[in-house]
This record gives sequence, structure tokens and C-alpha cells, in this order.
Amino acid sequence: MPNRCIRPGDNPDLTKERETCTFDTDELAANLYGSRRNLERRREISQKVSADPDFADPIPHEFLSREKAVDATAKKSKVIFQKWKNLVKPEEMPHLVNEAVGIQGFPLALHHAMFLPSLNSQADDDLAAEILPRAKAYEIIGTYAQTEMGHGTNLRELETTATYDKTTQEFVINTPTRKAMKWWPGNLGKMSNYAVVCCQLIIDGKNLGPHNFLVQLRCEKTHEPLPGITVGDIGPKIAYNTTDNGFLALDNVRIPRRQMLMKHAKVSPDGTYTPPIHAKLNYGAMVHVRAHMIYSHGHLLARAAAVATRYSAVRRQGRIENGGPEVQILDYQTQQHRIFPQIARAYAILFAGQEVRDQYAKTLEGIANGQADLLPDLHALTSGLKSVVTFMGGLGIEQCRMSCGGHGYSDASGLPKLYGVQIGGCTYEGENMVMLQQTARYLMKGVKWAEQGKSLSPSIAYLGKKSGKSLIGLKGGDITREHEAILETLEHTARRLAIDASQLWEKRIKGGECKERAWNGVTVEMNRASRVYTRLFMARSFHRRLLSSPSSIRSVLSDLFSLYLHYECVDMAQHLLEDGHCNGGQIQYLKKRLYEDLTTLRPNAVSLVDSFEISDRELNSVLGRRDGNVYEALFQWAKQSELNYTDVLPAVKNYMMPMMEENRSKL
Ligand SMILES: CC/C=C\C/C=C\C/C=C\C/C=C\C/C=C\CCCC(=O)SCCNC(=O)CCNC(=O)[C@H](O)C(C)(C)COP(=O)(O)OP(=O)(O)OC[C@H]1O[C@@H](n2cnc3c(N)ncnc32)[C@H](O)[C@@H]1OP(=O)(O)O
Ligand SMILES: Cc1cc2nc3c(=O)[nH]c(=O)nc-3n(C[C@H](O)[C@H](O)[C@H](O)COP(=O)(O)OP(=O)(O)OC[C@H]3O[C@@H](n4cnc5c(N)ncnc54)[C@H](O)[C@@H]3O)c2cc1C
Repeated sequence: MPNRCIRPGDNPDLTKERETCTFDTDELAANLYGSRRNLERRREISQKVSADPDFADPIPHEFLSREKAVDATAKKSKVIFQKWKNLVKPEEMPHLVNEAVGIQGFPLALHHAMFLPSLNSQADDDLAAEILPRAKAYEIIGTYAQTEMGHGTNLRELETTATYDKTTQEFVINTPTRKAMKWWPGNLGKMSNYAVVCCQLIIDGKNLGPHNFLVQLRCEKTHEPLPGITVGDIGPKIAYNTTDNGFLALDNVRIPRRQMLMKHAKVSPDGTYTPPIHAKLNYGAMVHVRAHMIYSHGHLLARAAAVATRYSAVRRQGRIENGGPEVQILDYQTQQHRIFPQIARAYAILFAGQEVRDQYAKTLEGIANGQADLLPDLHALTSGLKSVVTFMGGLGIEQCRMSCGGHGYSDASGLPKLYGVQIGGCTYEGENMVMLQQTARYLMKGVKWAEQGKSLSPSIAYLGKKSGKSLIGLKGGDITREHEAILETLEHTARRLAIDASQLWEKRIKGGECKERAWNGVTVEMNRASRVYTRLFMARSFHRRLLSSPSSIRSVLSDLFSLYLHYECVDMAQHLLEDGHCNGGQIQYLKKRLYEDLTTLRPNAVSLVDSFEISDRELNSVLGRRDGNVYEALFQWAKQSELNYTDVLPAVKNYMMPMMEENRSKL
């Protein structure tokens, strides 16, 4: 079967890998990206970005100071949002951005991720008509300023206030304390001149909770901060260092009434407050990002898996048997066990990410028509997925990094930066432990609804089913039935954990604790139930994708799905065993099947990551290059280190040489 990545001059080990491929890599890539046309567009964009001199990097970003890297990123962003803007469709933008500027953020990241979505979904018609065309035309740059130095998770306790002044029909926006400063918002520090600012709405002394307001921060002509506004960058971070995460203090800044985002909640000129149709519609921008970050985080793991797999195919070290050449490290079972599950998980996350994006679009449609009934399910699912995927992705990228040995520790591998970006997702958009509890709240309701025989939405329909005996290992070689048996076992486990957590909670309440304290006593179990609910959704979503895939890729997807299921079950063995639903023999069976999967997938490993269709520029990894010629590239990369601009560094001349000289003269 063709792997279309084969080219003359490639590392022969990689070529051999590609020649053993049993499926059409283009078919799988087209399936992943939705169609042949999408795949072609993806390639076209990659090629055009590489050929555009405006995107050329004189030296790799890794060797730039933060200020220079921010500068280079801003320069490229201008090219994207002026020259390229009309050449790509909105849904192609993230790929263009990744390709042209990389993954560490760019001046318009929050403008796209949160400012525009907040205005789109929360501004009333008048404000939207005034501000959206300007924002969409990049006449202004905006961000989303919610988190404060003292509060990020607990939005109810945010301190920034928007007090309505009826006499002038204005809101007075104020930062009352040091820890009430907005702290962290992306692109707030230096790039944005506007922000959606989340404040406690105060009318006639009554606090009506967090609401969003459009605030101008900087002069449109000079970009200087406006009077009453203190704004700046919070300094370097683990990653995202081309993003100016910022701080902001507002000293009784007045804005017109109509700059409150009033599509859902409203304040009339006389100060009458009308609540929204759903209390949490003000939190919509967060749901937007959570729904979209699943896919983009799947892509981060895909990149790491591509780097580790390709490098492991060209890296030869040690021997499995005496005699013969050194082996490709990809032939070590431990290496396969480290990397192949990451390939499978990356596909699983990407598939789930696509499903949840569709679900988000449907929910938004409903809200536009005055129906918010799909929101609770979406909120539970996105909260769970966001938490599971970012954590799983972080672990996976770290496994990939370690699997590349010493070179994985170098920035040349691209893996440290990937890791830094990925784990940011464990914190932003709601800290993972907190978001899993949001999912758990929904599960607890689901358990009750199931007990009462009420109808359940698809993502929790399993709560209403009855468990049979686990059929894992008893399905006699039929792979389709084995997949079903495992999915049913996962359903049982997810149901059982939710019911157990619910009973533990109830027991504590019956024991005299208030609901909230009792909740805190069972949150580890609650979050466990949420994780398994989420992992069940991911498995089901992968299964749906497998069943709808064309026959040309069905077999390789089925192999990958088998590995995915076996790995997840072994990883969750404790949960499967705890209530005796599975026995030790069944776990041994799953492990045996997993080791078989590693062998089955080995010939297709490189081709599976080739189907992620990530260009060399986007991958930005010397180890993961498509042609596999890593050693020469590694040397060329290192030569660009600024420490190599001169043979004798001033640091050596000024300190080390005099020290050695002084010590020598003492002898
Ligand atoms: C063209 C394109 C070009 C370019 C590329 C595009 C994109 C850009 C590219 C890159 C961008 C990259 C990266 C972006 C990076 C970073 C962005 C990060 C931004 C942020 O971090 S913003 C700040 C996020 N902050 C949080 O998430 C805070 C978390 N806390 C909360 O959400 C809440 O405080 C809470 C939910 C934990 C608690 O809130 P509460 O106390 O008010 O509520 P309760 O717990 O009591 O719940 C009551 C009730 O409400 C339900 N609920 C809660 N939240 C929601 C919600 N969001 N939606 C719906 N329902 C919600 C909850 O379930 C309860 O329901 P119940 O029925 O009563 O049980
Ligand atoms: C890279 C990055 C980008 C960001 N971008 C933005 C942005 O654009 N706009 C913006 O407004 N914000 C942004 N943030 C802020 C981010 O959303 C918050 O940091 C995040 O929501 C967590 O809040 P916190 O910092 O208050 O953590 P805390 O709530 O202080 O968390 C600290 C610890 O306490 C635990 N904890 C807190 N509450 C509970 C609870 N109820 N139950 C159990 N444990 C709990 C947490 O799990 C965690 O372990 C960004 C953050 C990062 C890292």
C-alpha cells in the first residue's frame, strides 16, 4: 500500500518503514481531516507558508530572546491577518497560524479564542453591530480578562466591580485591591487595546455576580494605556512565551451602559436587571475554548508521537540478539509500549475533539433560538474532556520525550516546548481538579435521573443501563465482539464509579455533614468517576469513527482501536477489578492482547504518524523530520546557538580565564 511520504535521499530505515505500510496513508489523513479536499488544502497551506519569504526564520525561535521572539511573531501575525486573511477559510486559520508562527501564542490568539467568541455570543445587537466589524477587521485587538491575582477558579469571589451609575448611565469599573488585579489574560500585557473584562455587577448596592463588559484599555492612535488603566506583561512562563499574558488594574474607569455584554443578562437605563435564560451563559467564552482545545491538544500529542516514532525508527542503539547490526530502538518492546499508546490516544483525542466541536455548534444554535437545554451536557463533557485530555497529553508528551533519550531533552527535539504548552491546558480554562467536579455534579444528577427512570442524554445514557457479566476474553477471537465486550465493561465501570461516588456522598450527608462538606470528603472518588465517564466517551467516539470509516483504512484503525482499548483497560485495571466485575485472568488477557497489538502495529507505526500530516515546519523538530536525516540536522541546529557566535565567550574571558590564571599563578 502506498505511503506517499517516501522520497529519494531519505534515511533508508524510514523508507523501509514506509514500504511495509499496509494502508493508504492519504486515505487515513483524509479521514482524519474530514475529506480529500481538506487534506489537499492542508498541504497547500503548508507549502505556501514555507515558500512565503515573509514567514522565513533567519534563525530558529529557540535561539531568540523573548522580546525578539515576540517581535518575530507579531510581524508574522500581521502577514497572516492582512496578506493571508482572505486566502484561507476561518476553519483553516488555526493550521495557518501553527504553520506560520508556531504554538507558543501570537498577538491575536485571545482575540480569536475568546474576545470574538464573547462578543459574538454575549454582546447585544447594538454593541455587536458597532464593535464586531471593527474587531473582525483587526482595527482593534481584544482579549478576555477574567482571572485575578487572587481568584481564578472561584469566579463568584472575583473582586473587580462594575457599579451602575444611573445618573450618567455608566458603569464604573474598579480594581479595589492589589490581588483584584487581572492577572494572566493572554495578550493583555502589550498587544490588546480592548478587553472583555469580567466584573461583579453592582446595582443599587446589590451584587448580581460576574458579568462581562467591553473596556477600552489603550488609545487607538498611540497605544498608550488610557487614564485610570495600569497594564503590563506578567513575565516569562514555562511556555507560551510569545504570548504577553498580562496584568490590569482599573481605577474607577467609566464606560457607557451599552458596553455591558447584554445579549442574555440586561441592565436597562433605570438600572432594572433582567437575568439570562441560563444562569451561566456569561461563562460561554470558556465553554467555547474548552470545546475547541480538545482537538488542538490532540494535535500536540500527535506531534510528539510523530517525533518519537520517526526518531525511534532512525535511531539505532544496542542489540536484541547477539550479532548483526544494532537495532532500531523502535524494536524494543518498552519503546513500543511507551510510544504506540500515544499514537492511539492522539487519534482518539482528535476524533473526540471533532465530535465535541460539532456538539458545541449544535448547542450554540439552540441558544441562539432561546433553548439552552443542551448546555448542561456540553458543559459536563467539555469540562471532563478538557481535564482528561490535557493531563493525558502531558503524560504522553513526556513519555515521547523520554523515549528520545538525551536528544529529547534538547529544544532541537521540539518536545520540551510541546510539553510546556500542553500542560498549560491543565490549568487554564479551569483547573483540572475543579473542572472534573463540574462533570461529577452532572453525573450525580444523572445517577438520580437514572434511578427515577428519566430519559438521559446520549453521553450519560449508560447510567440507565443494567450491567451483565464482563465478557472480556470470552469472545473467542472475533475482534468486533471483543471491542463491544470491552466497551460494555467500560460502561459498567463508569456507571459503577458514579453510583459508588453518589452513595459515598449520600452516606456522609446522612451522617450529618452538609452537602458541600460531604462533597469535599468524596471529591477524589467523584473526579475518578468523571475521568472514567470521559474515557468512556473517548472510546465510544473512536468506535463510532471506526464503524464509519471506509474499508481501505478499517483494518489499521481497528488495530489501533484494539491497542487503545487494551491499553486504557490495563491502565484502569484497578477500577475494573475493584468490584469483581473483571477478574485477574481477564486483566492478564488484556495485557497479552496489548503486547500482541504492539507487534501488530509495529510495521505501520511510522505510517500512522505520517497520516497526521504535520509538515516539518509545523513539527519544528530536528528529531521528527520527515526525511529522518537527523544527525547532520542536529549539528546544523546547534551551530546556530548564540554561544557559538564566537569561540571565546566574554563570560569565559571576564571570569573563567582570570580565575584559572589567578589559580595557576598561586602555584
Ligand atoms: C480564526 C482563528 C485563528 C486563530 C486560532 C484560534 C484560536 C486561538 C489559538 C490559540 C489560543 C490558545 C490558547 C488559549 C490559551 C489560553 C486561554 C485561557 C483562557 C482562560 O483561562 S480564561 C479563564 C478561565 N477560567 C476558568 O475556567 C475558571 C473556572 N471556574 C469556573 O468556571 C467557575 O468558577 C466554576 C464553574 C468552577 C464554578 O462556578 P460557580 O460557582 O458560578 O458555579 P457552580 O459550581 O455553583 O455551578 C452552578 C451551575 O452552573 C453550571 N455551570 C458552571 N459553569 C458553567 C458553564 N461554563 N456553562 C454551563 N453551565 C455551567 C454548573 O454545572 C452548575 O449546574 P447545576 O445544574 O447547578 O449543577
Ligand atoms: C497559560 C495560561 C493562560 C491563561 N490565560 C488566561 C486568559 O486569557 N484569561 C484569563 O482570564 N485567565 C487566564 N489564565 C488563568 C487561568 O484560567 C487560571 O489560572 C485557572 O482558571 C486556575 O485558577 P487559579 O490560578 O486561581 O488556580 P487556583 O484556583 O488557585 O488553584 C490552585 C489549586 O487549588 C485547587 N483548587 C482550587 N479550587 C478548588 C476546588 N473548588 N476544589 C478542589 N481544588 C481546588 C486547584 O485544583 C489547584 O490545585 C491563564 C492561565 C495560564 C496558566
